[in-house]
Amino acid sequence: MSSEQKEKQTFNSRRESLLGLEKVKQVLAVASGKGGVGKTTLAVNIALALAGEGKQVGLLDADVYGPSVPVMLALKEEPARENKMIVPVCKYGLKVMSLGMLAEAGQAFIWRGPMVGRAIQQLLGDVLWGELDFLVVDLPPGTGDPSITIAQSIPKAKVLMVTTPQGVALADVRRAIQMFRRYDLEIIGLVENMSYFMCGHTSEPIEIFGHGGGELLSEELDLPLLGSVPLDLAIGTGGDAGVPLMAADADSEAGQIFKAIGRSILAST
Ligand SMILES: Nc1ncnc2c1ncn2[C@@H]1O[C@H](COP(=O)(O)OP(=O)(O)OP(=O)(O)O)[C@@H](O)[C@H]1O
Repeated sequence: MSSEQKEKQTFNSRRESLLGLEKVKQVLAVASGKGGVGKTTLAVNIALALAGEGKQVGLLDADVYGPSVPVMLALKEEPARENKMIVPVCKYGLKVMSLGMLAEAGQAFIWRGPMVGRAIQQLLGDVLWGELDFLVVDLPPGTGDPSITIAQSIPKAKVLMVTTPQGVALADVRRAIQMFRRYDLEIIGLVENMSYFMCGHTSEPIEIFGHGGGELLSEELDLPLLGSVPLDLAIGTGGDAGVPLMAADADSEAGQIFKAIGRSILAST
């Protein structure tokens, strides 16, 4: 058996062993080619948008490099345990679990291969997710070991790629997409973040980070562009304050964009 076949066999057996996800209909992994593009911000607001469509939604923060969902949702409590299973914390109608809520979270940045794999498997399999229409997973950025381990471990996952308009970001996104495709994970589409800024003095959007990165990738990789999210003060400050935009003001202009992305996801899953 070739090493590639062996790798795929391990991959498939790992997927089958995650019985804790039996009642989860869809796993939506939010990924990015590099850090800081707003992946967590989008994962949180998209999870809330899906919940706003009447779906039962869980949010799993699997970012081993820096789990930031607890900050974005102002979560301080440790999750309870029930018969050795972890009970996710409920916030804004979402069932939430984060590496940052586990006791060993302070060590997250030194986690390596097998430890990451075990932690992720625990978060996926040992959490009482119950019945969910969607489990939104905030992946670590890039294509390093943790992302591969997670990609291998998540059953039935579909991937949503977050990008920004800059040319330099695109090569990283291409690499990440190749990696997910190698593990047969379906990529449902792209979302471009920080696409433009409305300054209030003119009705013209200002394209601070350039133009067309998302469209270019969408054409090149034959993936739908599911939405373009503006650089918006309320999106940034909402995350910092622990009250994401979709919890604070879902009817705002930016909120309508997240709602539309949520509906596009529903249409394509
Ligand atoms: N559309 C936006 N408008 C305003 N601020 C934003 C927007 N998207 C993200 N931000 C801000 O940019 C910063 C980085 O966002 P975020 O943490 O979501 O990125 P990330 O890609 O998940 O980063 P990491 O690689 O660290 O996981 C945060 O301070 C966030 O509030």
